[in-house]
Amino acid sequence: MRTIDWVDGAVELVDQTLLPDKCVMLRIHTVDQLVDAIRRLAVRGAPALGVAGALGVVLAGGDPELIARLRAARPTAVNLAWGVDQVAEHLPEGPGAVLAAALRVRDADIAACRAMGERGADLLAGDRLRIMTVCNTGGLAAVERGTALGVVQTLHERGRLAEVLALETRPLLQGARLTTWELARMGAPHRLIADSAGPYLLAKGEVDAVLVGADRIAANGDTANKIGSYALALGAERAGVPFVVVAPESTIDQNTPSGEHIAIEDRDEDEIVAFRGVRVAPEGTRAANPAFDVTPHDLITAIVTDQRIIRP
Ligand SMILES: CSC[C@H]1O[C@H](OP(=O)(O)O)[C@H](O)[C@@H]1O
Repeated sequence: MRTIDWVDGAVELVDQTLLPDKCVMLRIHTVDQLVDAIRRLAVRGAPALGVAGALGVVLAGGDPELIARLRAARPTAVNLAWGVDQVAEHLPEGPGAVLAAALRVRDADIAACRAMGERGADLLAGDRLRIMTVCNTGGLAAVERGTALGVVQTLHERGRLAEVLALETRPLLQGARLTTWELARMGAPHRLIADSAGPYLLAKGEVDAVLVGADRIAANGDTANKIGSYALALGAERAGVPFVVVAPESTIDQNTPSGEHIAIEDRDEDEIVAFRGVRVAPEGTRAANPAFDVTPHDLITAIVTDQRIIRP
């Protein structure tokens, strides 16, 4: 199953807000529909956003205002703007060249995720590995297989995976809803944990490596990723456990010198005080909802890309 693709003249994507209860494909015909899907995380995950940006330029038909709106749909993952730019530069060559460029971005993502899976599995030592993850970094965050969870899938395929400890990842529960769904489909052993249990289980020696994705990697290796990643990095360092970022080269942003320059998306307060319309806090409760945090490069053991291993 591909998370996002170009099918019969439209963008087709899995509506991830409905998982794990329903697997529904959306057919997207306009940039406004795609921007809405991006903003409500029907499509999400840095590599998937890169492909969405690329395919969105095909839908935009050269309209610069639509392209600008698409490029700015979510601020933190550099991949969205990167995907748009990769394709927009072909606009003067006509619609056929634009579509061909967008499909190249899609195909490159598929190849990159497979390469990261192999490189990441080769990097990790041990035959019965216990892996901790946050958010969702499987095929749902890309076109196929994904980044950090793509490494997990490769380890599982090689018979080297003992267990995945997946953080539920409040407030939108990408871990509870999406990562568990993907791990169950691949038959990988796993348990779901509360976000705040992550550092404790690291301290107890129950984890051999932490594998996370990335939304933007600054030039000095500081990495923005789902909120909660920084806490895991602190816990991993204290426990002497490798903290490994898995991301395609397109996530590295040489134009952003360091982590403090990365724009962190602040999402609606109502995502914190309720879930799917069920309130968990009293009426009128205010909330802070940063969707990402930044892990300083000195807490990162390695960055695995589709082309290399980087030691920040
Ligand atoms: C494979 S990187 C996916 C990356 O994107 C997620 O954020 P969101 O679900 O808000 O798009 C999270 O940061 C993951 O690490």
